[in-house]
Amino acid sequence: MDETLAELFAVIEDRKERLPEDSYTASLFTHEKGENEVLEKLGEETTELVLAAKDDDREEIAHESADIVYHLLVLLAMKDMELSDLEAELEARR
Ligand SMILES: N=c1c2ncn([C@@H]3O[C@H](COP(=O)(O)OP(=O)(O)OP(=O)(O)O)[C@@H](O)[C@H]3O)c2ncn1[C@@H]1O[C@H](COP(=O)(O)O)[C@@H](O)[C@H]1O
Repeated sequence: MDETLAELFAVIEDRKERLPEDSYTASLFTHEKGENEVLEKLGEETTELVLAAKDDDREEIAHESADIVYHLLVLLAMKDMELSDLEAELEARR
């Protein structure tokens, strides 16, 4: 899991730096309202996750959780943060 997150974060940082035209991730960094879109997605997906949990829909729980993790990592990159900032916070709580 750690490796998957690290690889996904590296891809997001690559899109942020290179801004390829055909990339949804890159579009979030270039559009004026990209940050708003990320925040809205996080809100929507969290609601969808709550509904999926209420329904005991494990497939949907995994789907929405992945959407949230992706948009969360994009948000960290937008704020010039590193995955290690999240890891340090989690580590401090152990
Ligand atoms: N993990 C993701 C990822 N998760 C979600 N999304 C996109 O986020 C957008 C909005 O997600 P939504 O959940 O709202 O879309 P949806 O699936 O239609 O909606 P629901 O079914 O969830 O209601 C969609 O265009 C999804 O494709 C993602 N786009 C990219 N990635 C990763 O980012 C990498 C780089 O992708 P590019 O953006 O193409 O460069 C990819 O290889 C993936 O690993």
